[in-house]
Amino acid sequence: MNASRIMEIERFAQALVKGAAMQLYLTPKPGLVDLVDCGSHPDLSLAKMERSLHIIGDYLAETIRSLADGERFLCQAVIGRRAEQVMLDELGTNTHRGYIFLSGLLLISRWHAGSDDAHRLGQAVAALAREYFAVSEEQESNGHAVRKRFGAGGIVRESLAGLPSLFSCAVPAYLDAIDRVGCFTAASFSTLARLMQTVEDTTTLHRCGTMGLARIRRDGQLLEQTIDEGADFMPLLAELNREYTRMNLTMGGVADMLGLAYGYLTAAGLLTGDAGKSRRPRPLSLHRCASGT
Ligand SMILES: CC(C)(COP(=O)(O)OP(=O)(O)OC[C@H]1O[C@@H](n2cnc3c(N)ncnc32)[C@H](O[C@H]2O[C@H](COP(=O)(O)OP(=O)(O)OP(=O)(O)O)[C@@H](O)[C@H]2O)[C@@H]1O)[C@@H](O)C(=O)NCCC(=O)NCCS
Ligand SMILES: Nc1ncnc2[nH]cnc12
Repeated sequence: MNASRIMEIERFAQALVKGAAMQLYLTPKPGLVDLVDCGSHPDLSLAKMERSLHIIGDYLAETIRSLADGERFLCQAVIGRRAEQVMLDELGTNTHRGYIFLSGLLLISRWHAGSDDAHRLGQAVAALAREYFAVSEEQESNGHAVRKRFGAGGIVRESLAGLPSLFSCAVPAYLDAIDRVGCFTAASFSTLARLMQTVEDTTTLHRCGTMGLARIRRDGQLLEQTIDEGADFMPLLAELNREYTRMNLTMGGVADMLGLAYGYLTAAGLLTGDAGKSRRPRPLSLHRCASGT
């Protein structure tokens, strides 16, 4: 097996774990676990989420071994299910179920695509997701219930469409913001704001229905506008966190997509913005970002 190919995919996996950590430590995030509190998740804590990051690291390493051994995709899907079970057994709760699925799918796609090109990665993700959902039976889950009740797409539609919230929304939003404001924190919250307006988050729908989703979209718009005006956006974030916690409102899917964006940007060498000017990924045309980036 080509050693440089293995090193390349290991570097990609490390970036995905780092992406989840960067998302976790971004503070304050409304309704989500961060450095200050656990938002609307009394079953979670920073320590638990950090242990969960190790589970993700071990899971991605096992997936790489399977890829390097030339095993079939279904073997990697089994490894993903096992990681979900390890998370539940060791932590007693759902810390990163979505991220286990999304990061695994992106890693396997990166292996097959052989490049960081957004278009090729998106297509590879969509093809793998089609293969995965063609044979896997819908489990009883919050996402399943919400898809049935509201006709929502959630993680299933997101992955079948090749991760448009990543490639057509979060990545361009981050790169535009870092160009304009040159500040990692403002660019990060700008990306979060854009994802809040775009992701059809089944965790939000499960907790607070369509009103909850509408609320998050509105708040995402307000946050983006506040950042664009150059105003101090920290008081708004703190206030939203208080309100979401009171309402039991959350956005676990948005959190996962932000982590994935940090991971991809890190792996592609685009996180600082400057290096990225000549290497901007071509956005997927599969579906457009809500705010029309
Ligand atoms: C296909 C599966 C991932 C199952 O998906 P399904 O939607 O049926 O099941 P859920 O349990 O609802 O998990 C989906 C998680 O995906 C995240 N998510 C939601 N909406 C989106 C979206 N639009 N785009 C992307 N991602 C999305 C979200 O994960 C985050 O939130 C989690 C906390 O959520 P939840 O459990 O609802 O909240 P709790 O507070 O725990 O619940 P309550 O207390 O309110 O009851 C957190 O984990 C974040 O990660 C959704 O939770 C999967 O089952 C599957 O097939 N996996 C195995 C195979 C695998 O992973 N293979 C690897 C690659 S092949
Ligand atoms: N920061 C976070 N808070 C709550 N749920 C999450 N799922 C993934 N990241 C999360």
